[in-house]
Amino acid sequence: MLTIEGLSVSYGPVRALDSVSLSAAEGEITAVLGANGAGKTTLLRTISGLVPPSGGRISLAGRDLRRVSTEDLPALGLAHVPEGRGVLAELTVEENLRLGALGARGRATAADLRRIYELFPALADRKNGLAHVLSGGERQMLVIGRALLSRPKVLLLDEPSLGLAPRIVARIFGLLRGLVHDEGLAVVLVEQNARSALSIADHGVVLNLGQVVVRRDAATLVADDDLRHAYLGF
Ligand SMILES: Nc1ncnc2c1ncn2[C@@H]1O[C@H](COP(=O)(O)OP(=O)(O)OP(=O)(O)O)[C@@H](O)[C@H]1O
Repeated sequence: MLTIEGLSVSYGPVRALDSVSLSAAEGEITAVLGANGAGKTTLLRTISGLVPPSGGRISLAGRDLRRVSTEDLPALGLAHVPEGRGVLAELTVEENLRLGALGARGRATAADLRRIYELFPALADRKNGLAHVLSGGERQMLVIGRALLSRPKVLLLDEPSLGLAPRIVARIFGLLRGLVHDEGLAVVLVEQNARSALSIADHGVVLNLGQVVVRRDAATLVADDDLRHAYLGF
């Protein structure tokens, strides 16, 4: 579904990505792991057209994304949930959710919203409340729910577990796994929390200083003590 070949990005003299290749297939989660500064966020921002690459190809269902502007990406089926769980604090939960449909499909229908509330009942309970009162976990559900309202084929998630209690991470990741399975979504999951990410991922890719240093299916990566200790810190 999403294919990246030989992608390179520099910020002035800093080479943030160096000929990175990876793919995300329908119904699968590809975890992109690595330490601070490895290039994970840059990878997602480049896929979304927010950072210009110096070389390489990015294609979505065979279409060259370098020729598509960022604002047209939702309509092509790409949704990006950046790090930081940004919500519009003075809008209600439901108003925030509705924004997710706008760029891609126009207005959200009642059925669209019902689907998100079934997935995240905590949001249904608070749909008319202002978003700024939500807990960190509820905010993460809101930004994922908002992205899902565009009915993406490919979902890019940047550090969704950051700062959340393990119990909440497990709940959100469990929901994500179910969603990918049921709806055939392709997910690129950027995480420093390698253990949690690999518990739901199909594939693991480790970046180090902008280069892919390991690429394995997730179960193999978890089972390999040497790789785990060397690159993943658990
Ligand atoms: N806007 C920028 N200008 C200059 N250098 C940048 C910029 N953004 C990132 N970098 C540098 O590019 C490299 C990759 O950064 P990036 O944020 O992509 O890594 P990361 O793996 O997402 O790290 P983290 O987990 O800390 O967010 C780092 O050396 C970083 O300092």
